[in-house]
Amino acid sequence: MGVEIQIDNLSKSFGKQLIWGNVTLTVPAGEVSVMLGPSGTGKSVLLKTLIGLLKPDEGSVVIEGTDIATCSEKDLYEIRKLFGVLFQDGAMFGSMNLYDNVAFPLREHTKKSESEIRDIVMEKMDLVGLLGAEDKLPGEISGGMRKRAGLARALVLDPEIVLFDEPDSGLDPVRTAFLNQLIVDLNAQIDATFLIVTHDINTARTVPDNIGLLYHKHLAMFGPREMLLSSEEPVVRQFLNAQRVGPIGMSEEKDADELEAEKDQEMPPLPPIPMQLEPSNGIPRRSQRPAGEWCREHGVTPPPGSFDGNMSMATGG
Ligand SMILES: Nc1ncnc2c1ncn2[C@@H]1O[C@H](COP(=O)(O)OP(=O)(O)OP(=O)(O)O)[C@@H](O)[C@H]1O
Repeated sequence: MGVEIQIDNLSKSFGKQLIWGNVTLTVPAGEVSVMLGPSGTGKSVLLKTLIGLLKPDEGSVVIEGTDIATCSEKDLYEIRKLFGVLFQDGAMFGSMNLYDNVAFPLREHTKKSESEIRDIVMEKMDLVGLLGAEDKLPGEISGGMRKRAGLARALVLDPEIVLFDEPDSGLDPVRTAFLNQLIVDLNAQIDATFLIVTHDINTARTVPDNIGLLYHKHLAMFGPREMLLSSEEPVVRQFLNAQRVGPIGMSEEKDADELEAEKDQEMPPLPPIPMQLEPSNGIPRRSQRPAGEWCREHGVTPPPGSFDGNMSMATGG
């Protein structure tokens, strides 16, 4: 069913450099959440902090009652078993074939027999569409296949939480669309909590239940997809619509002169909110909310043309 991650007042610095401070959010159990932010705002640092690879300076990360910021190494080891992580490049061992790569966590962390391992590896390879490619070496396959192999490996211990660090980096738009569909289908099947760091605005607009935005050393906003896609907050609006006009400049914040120069420029109207990507079998995910529900419940009028199922670009279909 997935477990929630309660992040409270989290801060992280390296030396004197504050990466982010006062980050508070709950990543809801079983839902798909995306974390966005300009380059260097500490999205990867956040993921590493959530699995205890980095210690925060302040604050807590509570998972099933354990604060991983302060718990013992032994408790951390147990909590980590709840996680599956898809690293940016798939993080495959180059000298092992895909089968052995995917089997690796099972051989390391369980006492399962080789025949049990075989059943699990083949099930996960099937889940990510890689049956038949078990004997290939990571260097012999495309980037998209490597990501899927990394995903199969992230899934072998049946995680309650899956972290994706830029799953779409280096993929062309078609492969990104396939991977996004796979992520949605997987969430429907395994019901785990998904947290995805991405730069891809189309992914952020169509895949998740929730969106967060890290900007200028803090969490600018985190909430349901429709809340952020209908938000007039300048940073959120600029980032989610990939616009130049707004507070975010080439190197983080614009200075006063730059902001003054564009003060009379109108922000373009908010684009329509696209339909959320559905599982390919057409059966809604457990955590999926009906289109427009958040807007209706909060008295927000979505931009004209929102939730039009025919917008093929926006749905990635
Ligand atoms: N172990 C470390 N020691 C010192 N500084 C670090 C360390 N890890 C990350 N940083 C710094 O933290 C900042 C945030 O890095 P991070 O990789 O999390 O950014 P990001 O938002 O994921 O960026 P991108 O979108 O470009 O991948 C960077 O300035 C980076 O140099």
